[in-house]
Amino acid sequence: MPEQHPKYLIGDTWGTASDLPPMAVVNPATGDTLYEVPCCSPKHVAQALQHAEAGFAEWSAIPGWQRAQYLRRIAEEIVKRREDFGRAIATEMGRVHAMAIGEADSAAQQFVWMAGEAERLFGQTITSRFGGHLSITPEPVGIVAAFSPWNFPLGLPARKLAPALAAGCVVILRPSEQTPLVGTILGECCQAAGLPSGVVQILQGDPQGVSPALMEAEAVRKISFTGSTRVGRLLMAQSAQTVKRVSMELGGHAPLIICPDADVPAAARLAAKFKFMNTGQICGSPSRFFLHEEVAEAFTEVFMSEAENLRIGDPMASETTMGPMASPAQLDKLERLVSDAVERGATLRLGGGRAREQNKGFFFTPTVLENVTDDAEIMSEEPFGPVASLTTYSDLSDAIARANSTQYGLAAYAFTRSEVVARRLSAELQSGMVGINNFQLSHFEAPFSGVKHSGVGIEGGQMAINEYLTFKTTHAEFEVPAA
Ligand SMILES: NC(=O)c1ccc[n+]([C@@H]2O[C@H](COP(=O)([O-])OP(=O)(O)OC[C@H]3O[C@@H](n4cnc5c(N)ncnc54)[C@H](O)[C@@H]3O)[C@@H](O)[C@H]2O)c1
Repeated sequence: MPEQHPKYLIGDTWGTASDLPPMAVVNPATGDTLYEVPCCSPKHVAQALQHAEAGFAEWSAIPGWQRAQYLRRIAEEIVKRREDFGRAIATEMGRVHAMAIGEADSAAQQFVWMAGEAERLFGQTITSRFGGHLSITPEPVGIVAAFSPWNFPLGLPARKLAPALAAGCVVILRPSEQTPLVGTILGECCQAAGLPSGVVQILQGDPQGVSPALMEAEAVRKISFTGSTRVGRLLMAQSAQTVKRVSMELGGHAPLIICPDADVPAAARLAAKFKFMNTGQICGSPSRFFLHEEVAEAFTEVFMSEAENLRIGDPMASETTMGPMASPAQLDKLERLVSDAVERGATLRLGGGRAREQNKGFFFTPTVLENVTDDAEIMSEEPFGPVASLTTYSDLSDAIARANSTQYGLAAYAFTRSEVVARRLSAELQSGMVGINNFQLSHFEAPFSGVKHSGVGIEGGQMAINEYLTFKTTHAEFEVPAA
């Protein structure tokens, strides 16, 4: 396979030419430049919109059950290219290679699952209380602009593309500038599946080159964004100008509550696995640990020993269990948050800085902070890295109140053997998703969504297709009723 470079896709033509300068794409494990990504500009947006309008006319006229066949073919193409995806994900953003390959498999499953929804996309006919019948017809919202981040550079675009295509929408996807080759390969899979021209287009590079033009365009009827709350707010405000529909999957700062009756060693082992997975760069990663004071030391001991056993290094090496951070800016932020927590009274039990032996790449050591005070910045600002902030509680009501005290509400976790306590936690934690005795919240068959400042709308599961549909009501009678 020849070495691949990132490209953009407009209509059915791949390109690299641009009036804007390209951006360097850096391997976070080495700090070396891999290649450059072409930066698309408003000119490319204008061309893509023309193709999208033609693509929408064709794609939306294809019945749902036939669109489903295309979705299944996209899934097959993704599986065929799983090695390419695995390598591109590992080298562009630093995920451990075995996990990167797993991302390809689960992205394929998103398309298979949504193919079923496309097949079952029916309207309704109901009797009107005024006489005659009401027909309620699902219609695709139109052209979608989708912006996806680098932390799951295949899985997150798949969560947008699959329901949008199932609904009959067309998509202009802007992958992260840090992971443009993953976006390129995804576009190639869509093309290989035989999608008509203009149904999936890929615009690359600096968001400032394309985002303002897409946001201003009247023809774009829906925005789907995954990323920080800061950028999400901005896009929501911009969407208001042309009254676009929005789906926003934004930041998280998940609490983990360990109850005194929990299986503490098992909870600590599982918590370490999920905390340091993807180097902590997961929106649903547990980041604020509320440990009951009776079990805090036992939990911390096991958690620390798991963290100490992580093998940091080259994501392509089979022995590596934790790769680098995706960008150097993340390292600066983590150092700032750790030193602020220590200044405010926390004890640094493990790590706390750059991994010096790996100093060319963007490596940060697995870090455990104990007795973190509620006023520490890290308790309100999402770390998005391999830092666990541990604190204790004695009263469950207090722990729940502290868990709910941030602007975020994406994921929350708790470990208890009591069904009564589990029900209470599920009801009282302000969060779109709750994991009781587990951390696995990302299922293609169930909604993935946040409350409060963590987002708007649903990705995943049966409901996700509705984010890309409007429901038209027609009241038709065969005779004009008497006035
Ligand atoms: N809720 C979820 O499902 C979910 C999933 C993954 C990541 N996230 C969140 O994403 C954040 C991590 O990513 P980040 O720090 O790179 O976030 P970010 O918001 O800075 O960037 C995310 C993506 O948006 C792009 N972007 C930036 N400005 C834009 C603009 N004006 N228009 C369009 N796109 C723009 C970036 O290029 C990047 O690809 C964290 O807050 C994390 O919690 C949320």
